[in-house]
Amino acid sequence: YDNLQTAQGTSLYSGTVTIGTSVSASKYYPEDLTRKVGTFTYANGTSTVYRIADTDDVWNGSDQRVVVDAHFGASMVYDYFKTVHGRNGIDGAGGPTAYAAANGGAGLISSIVRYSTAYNNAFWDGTKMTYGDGDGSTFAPLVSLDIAAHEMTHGVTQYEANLTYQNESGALNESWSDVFGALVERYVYGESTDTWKIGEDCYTPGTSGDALRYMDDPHDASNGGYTSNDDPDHYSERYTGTSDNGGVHINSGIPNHAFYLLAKGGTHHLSGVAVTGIGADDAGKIWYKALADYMTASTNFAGARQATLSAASALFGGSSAQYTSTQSAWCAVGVG
Ligand SMILES: CCC(=O)Oc1c(C)cccc1C(=O)O
Ligand SMILES: [Ca+2]
Ligand SMILES: [Zn+2]
Repeated sequence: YDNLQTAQGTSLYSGTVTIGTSVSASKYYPEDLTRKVGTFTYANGTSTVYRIADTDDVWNGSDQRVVVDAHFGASMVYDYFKTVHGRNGIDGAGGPTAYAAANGGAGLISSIVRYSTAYNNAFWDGTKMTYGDGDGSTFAPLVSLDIAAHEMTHGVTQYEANLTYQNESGALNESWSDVFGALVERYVYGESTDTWKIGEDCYTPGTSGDALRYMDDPHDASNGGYTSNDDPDHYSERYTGTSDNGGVHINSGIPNHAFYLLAKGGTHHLSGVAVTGIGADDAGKIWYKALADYMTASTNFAGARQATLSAASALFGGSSAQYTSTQSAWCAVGVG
């Protein structure tokens, strides 16, 4: 989580807050009443959630860093969707905030850290983001910025297309979360090769340079290819089994790579189809509009192609470079 040092020691929120029925002495809480994001924690390994207070507003305790990271992540994700897409929060109306309100906090979009014990996972549970600390080998705490954005985008998807979390619609659900994970990281830190890696800041802390997934190279050929990280980047290679809800974290490589080619351009190593990049900003606009205006729960890969073409046409015109490159990006990965 050292990629979030900038948030360390800065005032996250200060002042006197009402806790439950009594007003507390002035303390500092990771609760941002402007963005309406707040961060809470489980007591180590228990199921008791509580608010985290600090007396001097310098959040540098070893058990405070995951709080800072999760809170910073949620704040940046809020800013990205508001500033870039004009979306207010996860549900579009500054929420959902019911969880915090029911747990003694003000109405806030909540992140919970320190879930379970050595938990190598992070998830959106329908009302809030939740992060494990990782086991220290496969994962460090899973509060890196692209993972926070991935999880919060599951929330955005739920309020928009609500893509069913299995088979092709589930792989689209996963892919849209990876795409906005990448775009939020790019928004905050600028574009780099890390933009297209997912989870690189917390995956295998003992190994540098690797990641959970790779949008630029789902096959992860960079380390000899066909490893445990080997995901397809062409429709002809799609997984058709039943594990992982029908391969939602596997087949996501196909639309992920389509987005990467649309943004950055390139020639697909298998189909040989060349794509002229349009830049990640326009590609992100097309992907957001497709999710919000054209995709539904049962949308499959062919439907996602059509949705992104409709979005590209509405945004840039049916004979625009953006539309043409959207066509070739899906053609490159064997869809449509
Ligand atoms: C990039 C974030 C991610 O994939 O989180 C998950 C992990 C680490 C395990 C299982 C599911 C997820 C998920 O959010 O899909
Ligand atoms: Ca990344
Ligand atoms: Zn996910």
